[in-house]
Amino acid sequence: MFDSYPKIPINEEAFSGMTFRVRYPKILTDVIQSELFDQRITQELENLKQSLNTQLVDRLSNTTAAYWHDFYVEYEGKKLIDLPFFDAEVYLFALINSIVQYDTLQIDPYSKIKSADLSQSQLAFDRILASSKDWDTKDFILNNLHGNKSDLSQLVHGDEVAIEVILDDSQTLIGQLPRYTSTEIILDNTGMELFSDLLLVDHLIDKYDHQITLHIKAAPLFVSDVIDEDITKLLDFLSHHQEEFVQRIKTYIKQGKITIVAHNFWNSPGHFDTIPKDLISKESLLLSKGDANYRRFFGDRILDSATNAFELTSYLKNEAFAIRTLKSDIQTSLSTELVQSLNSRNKEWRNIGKFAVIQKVSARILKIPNSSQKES
Ligand SMILES: O=P(O)(O)OC[C@H]1O[C@](O)(CO)[C@@H](O)[C@@H]1O
Repeated sequence: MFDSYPKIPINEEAFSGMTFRVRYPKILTDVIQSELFDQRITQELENLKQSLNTQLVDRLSNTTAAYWHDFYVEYEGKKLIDLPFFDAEVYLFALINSIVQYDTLQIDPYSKIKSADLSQSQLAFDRILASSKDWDTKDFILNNLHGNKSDLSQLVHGDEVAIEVILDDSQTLIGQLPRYTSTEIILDNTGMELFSDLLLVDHLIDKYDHQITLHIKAAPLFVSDVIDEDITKLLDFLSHHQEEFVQRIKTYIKQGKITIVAHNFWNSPGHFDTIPKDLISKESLLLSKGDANYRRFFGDRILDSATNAFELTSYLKNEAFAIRTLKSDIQTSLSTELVQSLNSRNKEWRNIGKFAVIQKVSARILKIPNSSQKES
C-alpha cells in the first residue's frame, strides 16, 4: 500500500505551489468573468481569490459526511495551503461549489468555459468521427488518450501539445478485452475527452459487446470534469452534425447498455483505497481517465517514478488501466533509465501534459470460473 509514503504537499517551488499561486487565481478570474452569479456571490469569489494563502478549512454543508469525515478530523481549522496538495485542491473546488450554492442553484460555475470549448471543437469532432470509420481498437484507445490533453484547468491548451507515450500497456489491455463482458470507466474531462470516451464506448459495445458504466462527478470539479449535464450538452451539440452517432449512444443509454453513475465520492478527497464497496463491480474491467484519477490510485504520495505500481495497488479488486497525460508530480512503473533520460530532457516532464501513459495499474486479472486460462 501507499500509506508509508508522505503525501505530496503544496510546495512553493513546485507545480503544486504554482497551481495555488497562478492556476487557481486564473480559474477564479475566469469564473468571475463568466458573470453567472449575483453581486454577493461574485464578491465572495473575488474574496476567495484574494485570500487563497490565508483561507482556513471550515466544515462545508455541501460535503457528504461519510466521504469527508477523516478530512475534517485532520484538517478543520488549518490553512488550506498547509494541506497536502490533493486534499487542498478537492476542498477548494467544494468551497467554490459552496460559494456559488451549487446544490440549490445548480449553475455550473465552469459552464461558460465548457461551452466556449465545445464551440471551438466542432471541426475536430467532425474530422475524428469521419476518420474513426477505419480504426481498430488501438486507434480508439490512442484517440482516447489524446482526448485527455483537453483539460480546461490547465494553462496550456491541449491542442498545443504533441504527446509522447512513455509507458504503453495497450496491447495487454486489448488482449484482455475479449475476456470481459463489462467495462467501467472513471471519466475525467468533458468536451473533446468525453467525445473520445463515447467513441471508445461505442467501439467496446460494437466489437466486444461490453456492458458499460460511466462514473462521473456529482458536482463540478477541476473545472472540466464531467457532470451529468455535460453529457446531455455534448450529445445535443453533436446532434447537429453527427446525428447517427448521437442516436446510437442515446439508444444504448435507453437500453441500459450504457449506465451513467454520478457519485459524491468522486467530489471528495477519497482515493481508490476508500472507494464505496458497491460503486464498481469486481467483474468489470476498470479504465481510469486522466491525471487526477491517476493520483487517486496512489494516494497522491511522493514516490520514486521507478516504484512498481502493483506494489501500491494490492487493495484494488479490479484489473485496472490508466489512460492519462501527465499533469502532476506522480508517476510509477518507469525504468530508472527512462526516468534519467526524461529528467535530462526536461525537469518538469511530470506535469507539462506532454508525456502520457496507457498503464496497467493493478496486478489483478479477471477470474473466470471453470476457465482453463491461468489466473494470477
Ligand atoms: O483533468 P485531469 O487530467 O485529471 O487533470 C487535472 C489537473 O489538475 C490537477 O489536479 C493539478 O492541479 C492535476 O491532476 C491536473 O493537472
